[in-house]
Amino acid sequence: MNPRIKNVDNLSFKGMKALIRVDFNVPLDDHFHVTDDTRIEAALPTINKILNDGGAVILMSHLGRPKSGPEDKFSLKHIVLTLEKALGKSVKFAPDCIGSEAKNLAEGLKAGEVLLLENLRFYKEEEKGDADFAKKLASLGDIYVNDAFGTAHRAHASTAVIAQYFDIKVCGYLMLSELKNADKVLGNPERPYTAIMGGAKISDKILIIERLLDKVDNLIIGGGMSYTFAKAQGGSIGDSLLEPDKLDFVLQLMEKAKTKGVNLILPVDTVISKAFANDAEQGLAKKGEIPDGWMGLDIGPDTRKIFAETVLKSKTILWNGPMGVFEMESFDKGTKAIAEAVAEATRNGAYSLIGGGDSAAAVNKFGYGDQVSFVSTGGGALLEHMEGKVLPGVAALEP
Ligand SMILES: Nc1ncnc2c1ncn2[C@@H]1O[C@H](COP(=O)(O)OP(=O)(O)O)[C@@H](O)[C@H]1O
Ligand SMILES: O=C(OP(=O)(O)O)[C@H](O)COP(=O)(O)O
Repeated sequence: MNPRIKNVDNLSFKGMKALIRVDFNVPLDDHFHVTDDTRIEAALPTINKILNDGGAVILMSHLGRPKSGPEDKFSLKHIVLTLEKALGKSVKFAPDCIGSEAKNLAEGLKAGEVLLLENLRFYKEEEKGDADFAKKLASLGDIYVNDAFGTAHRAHASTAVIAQYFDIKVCGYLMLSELKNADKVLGNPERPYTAIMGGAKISDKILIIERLLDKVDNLIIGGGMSYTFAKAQGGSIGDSLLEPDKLDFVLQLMEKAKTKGVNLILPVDTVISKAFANDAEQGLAKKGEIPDGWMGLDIGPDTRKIFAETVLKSKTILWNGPMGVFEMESFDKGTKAIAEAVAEATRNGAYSLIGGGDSAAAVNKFGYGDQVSFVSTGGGALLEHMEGKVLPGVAALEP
């Protein structure tokens, strides 16, 4: 990170109102209860530092992807209770992120108090990076803090454009810690360095996979994306996930891995199912031998062993994307086995970084969250940072 960028630790917030961009884009259930509060907990160090300094805090975030204006299911009012519990104090809520009510609430805010603004994306100006909208938001606080690592890859009004309206703009503890941990893998990682890629879509992760070939010793591919590899090699994959327009790409990738001396490790067997359901008829198939009418929903037992052996020999591990449909018990064994292996490798001295909403949820679900080196709150943001792209949310903090 640019050493000229300041962080919250460099300042005293006494008597100041800090406007903090956080990423409270958290999952909610059908009753609008927060089902994973990781991103809220992760923002606490910055909020508490400012409150303890004698400052006041105004929090702004997006939630989901509302299409046209306010929608109750995307209201940040649903997270107030979780935030209050996490902070151990009451939180004021502004039902509109700009306008007279937000302005009055912000002006009346006393030292030690917290105000949460309604979803920024209820205004299309947020994603458009509209300067007037950013200016209105900026008028609410004295100092701008960006702690929204998960949204740092977006050049939106509240993440990037807004910074120009502040003399003092700093990054928060979460942002700082995310960037530091990512740099351990980006810089000069201890070898062997193994990347584990999984999840549903190759297209989302093409750039990072290509880039990783310049960096890693081992590249493990599991999850839904592995079936496109099996198909490209001439196998039968039944109704498994397939990205037909990526068949050429994966063949090129396999060639490239060979040229660069990267050990590309693909599944040798797969758990198959008649339907995308926990209780559907199930079986096992060898790689590329999935019968018609069946789909691959997890890596098989031989693959679990092969993948785990490589992980256990690694000194640096980057993991993004589950090995199967871990949300269903019948197809969670692959992801669980990898989580276990990553935790064991970490105990043996390896550095392990887990990124991606679903990967983080999986690691936490299986109880390994505190047994790996770092679980990132970013998905796309972490991958873009790893690809070497400049994150607009970070660049905007440069003096
Ligand atoms: N074989 C598979 N078939 C269908 N979906 C899969 C398969 N393996 C993994 N998935 C799904 O991929 C999703 C996660 O993918 P992704 O969003 O890329 O991960 P992350 O959020 O960690 O980056 C999970 O919901 C999981 O159920
Ligand atoms: O959850 C997020 O990203 P992620 O799904 O890549 O982890 C961030 O809050 C960014 O949300 P967005 O992808 O709607 O801009």
